Parts: sequence; structure tokens; C-alpha cells
Amino acid sequence: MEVRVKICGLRRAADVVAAAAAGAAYAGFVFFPKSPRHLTVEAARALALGAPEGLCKVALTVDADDATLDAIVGAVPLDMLQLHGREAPERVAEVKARYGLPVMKAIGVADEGDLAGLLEMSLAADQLLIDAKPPKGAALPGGNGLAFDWRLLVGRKWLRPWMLAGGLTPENVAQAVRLTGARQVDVSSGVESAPGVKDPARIAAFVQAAQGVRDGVPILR
Ligand SMILES: O=C(O)c1ccccc1NCC(=O)[C@H](O)[C@H](O)COP(=O)(O)O
Repeated sequence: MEVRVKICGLRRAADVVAAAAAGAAYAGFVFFPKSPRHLTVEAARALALGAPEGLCKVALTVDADDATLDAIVGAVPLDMLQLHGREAPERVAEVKARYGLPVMKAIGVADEGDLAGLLEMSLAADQLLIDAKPPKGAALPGGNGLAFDWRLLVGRKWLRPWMLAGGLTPENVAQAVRLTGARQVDVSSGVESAPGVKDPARIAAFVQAAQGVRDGVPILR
């Protein structure tokens, strides 16, 4: 089975097209004003309307209230919501019911203890994004280019589809997939030339590297 790739933090139409052309399955749009990847609703709408068919368009928010989500969902044609803050399972369920869109909930991981709530969150969310926990005092809850100890995921049983994120790059994604068995991966800073600036060549290299592993074995092309 092919590894599905999400390219997060896209800001230019050409990068959305590059992601789809490279074989990415998901395009992530960040709504978080402190992020170099932040989009206005109008900019996200234009990107989403121009996105190639079949690309799953994901809006990423952080502890957003209903008014913020109403504005995003009302204007941007989306396929999924990614909740990247401290949303509790009850809020995840509420968002899912209110908008009728699949919800992916991010879980920040630094140690085994951070995985304790996985089952409860799996019951509320459609998918999980297992990401590195940001360092204390970090300005961004994600997109920090930091990895966590992937060995924490080895042998784990999953109730829902999940995505591995955090510090992935074209250089390390194959190893991460082999070790964790992830069938989906997410990247942001690992395919950038500067914060918020995606590099189409790195996007292509990332997708190729992620998909160059099947059943834990590298594929020789
Ligand atoms: O990317 C951001 O700027 C961002 C801002 C606020 C909340 C979450 C954010 N990103 C979440 C993602 O899904 C990233 O792709 C994920 O954290 C991996 O990022 P990276 O380690 O840079 O590949």
C-alpha cells in the first residue's frame, strides 16, 4: 500500500500544484496568525479553488472558536479539518458534528505519557496526527521541524488512520516509515527553503522518498 503524504503550510498556487503533481494526497492550509504559513480566509479560498481535483484540502486551526471555524468553512472548499491545539475529545466531536467534515486531531508527543489519551481521542476523531510536541515557550504548536523518538510508536495498535509528523525530511522519511509502519506522513518545514517558503524540488523528493518504502522494505526503482 502506498504511503499517503500531506504537505502542510502551502501558501502559493504553484506549490499546491507541485504537491499534487508529486503525488501528495493532502494539502494543508494553516490558519494561525503567528505562523509564517498563515493564510487569510480569502487567500485560502483562492488556493483551494485552484487545487487539482482529488487533493484532500485540510484546514489547520489552533483552539479556534465557532466563529473562526464558521468563517473558514463557509468560504473555503475543504475536505478535512485539522485541530492542532489543546482541543479535548468533546470539542473534537462538537466540531465534527457542526461542520460534517472529517476531523484530524494532532497529538504532540515527547514521551510515552503523551500517548496515554490516544484511545479516547481515537473515539472522537476520524484521524490522528502524531506530531512532535513543541518545546516549552515555542511560538508555534507545530511546524517546528522537530522530530520525536519514533520508537515510541513501534508495535502500537491503532483504532483510526494516523499520520506521522514532526521533523520529517526527504532524507529521513523512509527510515521513519520503515520504523513506525506509518501509512501516512506529514511535512512542513522539511520541504521549505525558508520559513513559510516551500521548495517544489524538496516536495517531489519527499513524496518519492516516502513512497519508496513498501511493507517496511525500500523499493529500488
Ligand atoms: O506549520 C505551522 O506553521 C503550524 C502552525 C500552528 C500549528 C500547527 C502548524 N503546523 C502543523 C503541521 O501539520 C505540520 O506539518 C507538522 O507540525 C510538522 O511540521 P514540521 O516538523 O515542520 O514538518
